[in-house]
Amino acid sequence: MSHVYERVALIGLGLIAGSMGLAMKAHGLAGEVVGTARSKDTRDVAVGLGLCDRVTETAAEAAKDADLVVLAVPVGAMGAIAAEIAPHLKPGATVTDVGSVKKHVVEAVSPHLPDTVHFVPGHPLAGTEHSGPHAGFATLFENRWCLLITDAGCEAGAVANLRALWEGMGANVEEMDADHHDLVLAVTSHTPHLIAYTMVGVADDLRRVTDSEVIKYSAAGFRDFTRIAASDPTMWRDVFLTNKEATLEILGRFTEELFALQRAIRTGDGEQLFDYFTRTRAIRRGIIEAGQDTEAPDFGRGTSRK
Ligand SMILES: NC(=O)C1=CN([C@@H]2O[C@H](COP(=O)(O)OP(=O)(O)OC[C@H]3O[C@@H](n4cnc5c(N)ncnc54)[C@H](O)[C@@H]3O)[C@@H](O)[C@H]2O)C=CC1
Ligand SMILES: O=C(O)C(=O)Cc1ccc(O)cc1
Repeated sequence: MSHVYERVALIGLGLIAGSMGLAMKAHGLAGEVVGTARSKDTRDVAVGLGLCDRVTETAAEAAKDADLVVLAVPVGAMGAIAAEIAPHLKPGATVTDVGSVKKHVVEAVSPHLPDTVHFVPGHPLAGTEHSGPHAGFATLFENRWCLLITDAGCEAGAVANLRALWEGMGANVEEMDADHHDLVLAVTSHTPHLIAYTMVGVADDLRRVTDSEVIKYSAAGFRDFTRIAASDPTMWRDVFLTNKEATLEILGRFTEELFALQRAIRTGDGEQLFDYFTRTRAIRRGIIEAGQDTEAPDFGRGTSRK
């Protein structure tokens, strides 16, 4: 495939940027991939693993002359990076990000960017509980969704190129607005992560009582929770701080349902429990029939619905 961009700058060299670098190289999507990270260790590892062709010490240097700049840092750090690179961006360049929350990123990044560049926020619904440059792999985005945040003001050519890049890395692309994105992700990703963090925390408290039996005899359900709850603390702290409204809305509904089930257990209402579990089983079957499930409980397998 011919290059979609001559020069791509990856700001932050962790799981997502690393996977993008490897995927762009594997599919010949970029002429040159320049990377940057705060620590020299990360930069050295990134070059050693071939995540990018070369690294720079600062984000400003990496962004200079880039046709596409990808912000791949925790959501809470996006605004500061945008402010740092803004004066160095090439006119006509596209800036995108991969953050898990979109409204906050739009609000934090847009005010810093000059009118001469295009900002098209993005979010690949693909990841793992691992982080850092060693975690990246070239096939991460294959058959996964990537959501682009577009509105009437977006330049069609800039959106088309970014779409081509994600499709070239194997993703299925859809466009939506930031508010809708944040609500959907609060249901499908953010609240489930919080529930997993809570369940593992509860089990850890119990472990002190039962002297390690929780870990020793942990069944598959709990193990799945521990995988999710091993996700990066900085990244997830930022997700909850910045997608506050939607997460609190979904958590409110969740606790109402939980109380209803708690009452059914206390009152011995087997019919209510049975009906509830029958309904949720049908949802799971629907996901599998739509081809959107893998053995691992990760979200966002992007099989085309067409
Ligand atoms: N991990 C996942 O499964 C997914 C993550 N995302 C989003 O992608 C973005 C990057 O996540 P990962 O690649 O998983 O993270 P990571 O932890 O693997 O890499 C993050 C990179 O950002 C750098 N960084 C951290 N704080 C910084 C700061 N204050 N200033 C400058 N650089 C900083 C780190 O040194 C590292 O190079 C996040 O916004 C996250 O919400 C999106 C989809 C999936
Ligand atoms: O590892 C998992 O199960 C995930 O849910 C990965 C993930 C984490 C954060 C995102 O914004 C998108 C995907």
